[in-house]
Amino acid sequence: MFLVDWFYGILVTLGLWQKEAKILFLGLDNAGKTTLLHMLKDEKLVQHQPTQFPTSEELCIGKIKFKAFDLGGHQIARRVWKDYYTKVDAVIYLVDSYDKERFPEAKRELDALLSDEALANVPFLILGNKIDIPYAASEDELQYYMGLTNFTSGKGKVNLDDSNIRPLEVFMCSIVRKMGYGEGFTWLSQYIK
Ligand SMILES: Nc1nc2c(ncn2[C@@H]2O[C@H](COP(=O)(O)OP(=O)(O)OP(=O)(O)O)[C@@H](O)[C@H]2O)c(=O)[nH]1
Ligand SMILES: [Mg+2]
Repeated sequence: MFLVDWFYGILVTLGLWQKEAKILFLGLDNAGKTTLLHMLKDEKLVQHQPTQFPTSEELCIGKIKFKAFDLGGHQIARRVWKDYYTKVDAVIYLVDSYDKERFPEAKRELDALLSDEALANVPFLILGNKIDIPYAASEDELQYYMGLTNFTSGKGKVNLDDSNIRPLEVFMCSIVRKMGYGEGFTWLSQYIK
């Protein structure tokens, strides 16, 4: 089964097919944003050059727009996506779970996003990518280093009426092995109204 079919399937099942939604892919450079976008697009795994300029890429499935921006030192990109995300429905934040040296940087960027008023209450799916690499961080470790240990909202279905809670969860994945992010998307899709 193709991921794209599977992904369409999720969207249809959840009644999201005709919904207009903007989903942002954010994360430091090298986290895997471009790889994931292309995987969703045509289930192709290709080796990507680091994304240069422009610092954003877009993919549309149905009426849902996926847009990726690179964080981490890219001041221009930051300005661009700040303009863009005035009406964002969800954020997918990718972290390279093998690159532990950059966890503090990844945390700083994530904290900035989480405390940004423009993104208040926007659901966050945090993907700990590259778990196929030996010694990549575990989910517990990633949650700890990202400062999320007591801030995740739960992987089960949460009552959407309880609007004081920002949906936020961590899912570990390997994009190259096509593992883990499906569960993440399924979790996230319940929060896209
Ligand atoms: N081992 C492993 N490598 C991965 C995985 N996902 C992506 N990569 C590799 O990580 C590198 C960076 O991936 P990109 O998709 O280019 O990352 P990006 O977030 O778009 O990075 P920039 O465009 O530089 O901001 C590439 O060499 C990918 O092949 C994964 O699940 N496992
Ligand atoms: Mg890229």
